[in-house]
Amino acid sequence: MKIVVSGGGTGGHIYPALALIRMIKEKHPDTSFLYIGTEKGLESKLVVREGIPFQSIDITGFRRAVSFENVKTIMRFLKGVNECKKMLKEFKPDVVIGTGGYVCGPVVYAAAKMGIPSIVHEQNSVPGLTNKFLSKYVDKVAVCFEEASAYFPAGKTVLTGNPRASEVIKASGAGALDKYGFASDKKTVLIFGGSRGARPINDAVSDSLKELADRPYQVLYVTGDVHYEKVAKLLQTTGKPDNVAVEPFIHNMPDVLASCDLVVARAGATTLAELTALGIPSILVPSPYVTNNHQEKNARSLTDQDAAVLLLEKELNGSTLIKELDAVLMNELRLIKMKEKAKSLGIPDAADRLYAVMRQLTEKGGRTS
Ligand SMILES: CC(=O)N[C@H]1[C@@H](OP(=O)(O)OP(=O)(O)OC[C@H]2O[C@@H](n3ccc(=O)[nH]c3=O)[C@H](O)[C@@H]2O)O[C@H](CO)[C@@H](O)[C@@H]1O
Repeated sequence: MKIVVSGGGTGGHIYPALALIRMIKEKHPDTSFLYIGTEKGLESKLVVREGIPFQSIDITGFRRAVSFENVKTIMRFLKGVNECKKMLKEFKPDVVIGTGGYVCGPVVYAAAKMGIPSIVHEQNSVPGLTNKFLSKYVDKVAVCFEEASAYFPAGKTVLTGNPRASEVIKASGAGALDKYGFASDKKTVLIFGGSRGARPINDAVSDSLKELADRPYQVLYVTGDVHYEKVAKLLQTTGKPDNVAVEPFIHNMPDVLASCDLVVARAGATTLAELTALGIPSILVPSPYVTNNHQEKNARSLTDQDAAVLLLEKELNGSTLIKELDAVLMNELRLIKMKEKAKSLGIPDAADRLYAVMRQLTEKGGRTS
């Protein structure tokens, strides 16, 4: 099978695409791929590093407010569609999939217009602008939360989950925390703020350091690359408790997650797919700065089921953080129940499910609607 993949902007759109490609390469080695992204986006680095053939188009996103920039965006979109049609004619894919971000717009639209089977993958419980637009033209919309189906044409959606879930469940976690000098008989909480870190979470952790020092649990605290220096400086003056380890970024996240008892994080969709696949209890602090407040809605699909605790950013500070950490980590029964609930919401075979949708479309010889 020949597959065109497109997705860009933040890690949250790219990591699921990469996880899907890795799984297909492993299980169906005769598949060939072309990834279409933008040169400026993170995807140009990540995709090329994986040795996946990559081509780029020049495109920008729409602004929600009326603006002259939007006229330029439409011009770029139309130019992008033409460029994509040429790329698709040359590569001749059996199926095209977009995993979100505005770069998918021209790629998936061009495919649909050429009659090539096409899919969009929506990670969040509330879809972004591009996927909503594309859903009118594609054959299938793969979703990760049942709630997202309501925003798309009836009959097109299929619940597949996020392919990152299939990747993290392979992690054993063995030895992942060794370098932090943690005690093996104590619970460990991992605190991080999405792929880039989050200042409000960092501020709350800084506020709680003194109290954390007395706790019967230990903390792996990830600041985010851009915030690390500031936090490190602060720790030089305040001192760092022995039961707290600080990192700018975690590169082996699946193994680290698999070794932790609790996670405090933003409610990005890919993070949630990882937590539920592994069955990890969490305290979620949704970012209020995202489109349609989608992170809070993502979070609620876990917190409504008692798989996680919701801590709104406006209520987050050093003492509320400590209070919630104590309430979960010092209550073994609650921890076990949250673990079971989280696991029951996970879709560990997401990559297989998504591949099955692709196969179905290609076997039918193309369009289903
Ligand atoms: C601010 C913003 O717009 N965020 C969006 C973005 O989130 P963002 O890009 O932060 O993506 P997610 O939270 O979905 O995923 C973060 C990914 O980074 C990994 N990670 C994180 C920290 C670290 O040190 N190491 C590491 O590997 C996590 O394990 C996870 O795989 O895309 C998501 C998916 O569309 C959306 O739900 C989020 O709302």
